[in-house]
Amino acid sequence: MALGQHNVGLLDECRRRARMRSGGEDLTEGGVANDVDGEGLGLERELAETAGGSPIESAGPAARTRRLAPLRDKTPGQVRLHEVYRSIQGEGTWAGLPCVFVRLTACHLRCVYCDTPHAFVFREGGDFTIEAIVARVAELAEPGGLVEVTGGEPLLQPEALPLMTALADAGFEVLLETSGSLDIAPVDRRVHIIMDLKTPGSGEEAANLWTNLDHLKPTDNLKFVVTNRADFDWTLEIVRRHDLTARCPVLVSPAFDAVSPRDLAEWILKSRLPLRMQLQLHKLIWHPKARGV
Ligand SMILES: Nc1nc2[nH]cc(C(=O)O)c2c(=O)[nH]1
Ligand code: SF4
Ligand SMILES: [Mg+2]
Repeated sequence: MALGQHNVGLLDECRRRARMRSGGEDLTEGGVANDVDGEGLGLERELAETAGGSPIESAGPAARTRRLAPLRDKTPGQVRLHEVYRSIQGEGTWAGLPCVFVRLTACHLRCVYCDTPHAFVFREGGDFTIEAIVARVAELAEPGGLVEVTGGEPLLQPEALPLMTALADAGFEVLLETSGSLDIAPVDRRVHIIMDLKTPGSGEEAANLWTNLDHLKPTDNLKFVVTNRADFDWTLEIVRRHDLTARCPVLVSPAFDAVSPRDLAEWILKSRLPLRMQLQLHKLIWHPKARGV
């Protein structure tokens, strides 16, 4: 589908809002910004009240409907996009490399430590064709560079699959950040899947789709975010039970400000398992609540 006037307008609107958030710098042009005292915190408060704060299993049908509402009336065949920007990859075995982030709108989960609640609502961005997104990524990324499709939960939108295939066809190294609660089997095998296993402390353990473990490739990453010692013990139990370190790199990170990096480092050393500790690099480089980084 060609890039229509509608999409151009939305892209401009996306840029205008990004400029407003960043005090003049255009995030969609690959800039970075801090939004630590503006809309972000107010939005987080509002979301805590309106978006449903309980796990999906215990969330009633009304909360589920509300969480998927941001995808209502999406243009079929297009991707509802929250933002596109270039930054330093902060997570996974690609951490440290320049990367273009393609963030999709909406998530059906509510992890207690979620750092992207702004993607829970459809208030920024718009619906874009796959061609328009690939063209935008090509403007921002190096040829053959890293592109991460993230969210929210990207796999809520069926168009995320052809989007990733189109990005891989265009020669990019494609990463997918996913919650692990939706089927990863149909994801293009050229894509590196960075999949969470939700710990009990996340509040979303019941959402884990365990059959996903059988679809992980050695080129993927499995990620645990631990909120306390009990989460770490749970992680060890799951890693051992499923022999996960034999499947792909297993990353363990502290929920920001909940577990100290030093404690986690000591726990990993004592475990004698080849777990890869990770700190979210972008939260160390920029303010932990900065957006567009
Ligand atoms: N720099 C940076 N690295 C990231 N890695 C995963 C991210 C995500 O939000 O999924 C992310 C992000 O938001 N920023
Ligand atoms: S799955 Fe990711 S985007 Fe969704 S609530 Fe959890 S941390 Fe946030
Ligand atoms: Mg993030």
